[in-house]
Amino acid sequence: MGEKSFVFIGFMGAGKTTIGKLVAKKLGSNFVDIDEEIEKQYQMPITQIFNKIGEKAFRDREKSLITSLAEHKQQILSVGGGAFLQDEVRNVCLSSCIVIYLNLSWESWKQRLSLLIESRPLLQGKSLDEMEELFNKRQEIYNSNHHYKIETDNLDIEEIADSIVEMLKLVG
Ligand SMILES: Nc1ncnc2c1ncn2[C@@H]1O[C@H](COP(=O)(O)OP(=O)(O)OP(=O)(O)O)[C@@H](O)[C@H]1O
Ligand SMILES: O=C(O)C1=C[C@@H](O)[C@@H](O)[C@H](O)C1
Ligand SMILES: [Mg+2]
Repeated sequence: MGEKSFVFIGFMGAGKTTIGKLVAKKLGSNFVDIDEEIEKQYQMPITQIFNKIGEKAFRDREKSLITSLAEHKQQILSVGGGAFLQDEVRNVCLSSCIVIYLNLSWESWKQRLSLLIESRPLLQGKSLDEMEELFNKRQEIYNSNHHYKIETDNLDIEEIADSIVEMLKLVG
């Protein structure tokens, strides 16, 4: 396997944290989830960070963590669903790492909503139509800024992680 780190991107709930962790375990690599790191630093869940400190502070912390970690070698990073909205984050990840986009269809994502709503502040207070609009808007960013795209519909977590590990072995 090459030296570069791998970065998982995709919409909220696509499985970046779950699959990133499992891929790291299978490869014996170090794993960092940027949302979890920020929660540890602030000692509070993301919803509370957004409410008490604000999204801007969260985004600044997200950017500085990712830009400082992206150049480290041979680790797996899962970034938050909004991280690639920031130019500097996209640029450093695309130039220093291998970026893997986890995609799922809107229909599949809707089935997962109940697992997400409580812990994702950007979904709270939105109608399903507004969520779909955000989903479609974000797809454009992920679609234009990745090295590999993985379609996850109808696959379980083990199947997705195994296919990624196989792919990474092939591409080095
Ligand atoms: N392929 C899958 N099949 C079924 N459930 C899944 C799959 N992938 C993830 N999940 C479930 O969906 C939920 C969200 O997954 P996860 O937290 O990994 O998403 P995420 O991409 O990290 O989201 P966020 O951007 O908000 O951090 C979890 O409960 C996880 O178990
Ligand atoms: O898509 C987003 O903007 C977000 C996704 C989550 O991973 C968290 O980073 C936070 O809830 C914001
Ligand atoms: Mg996550």
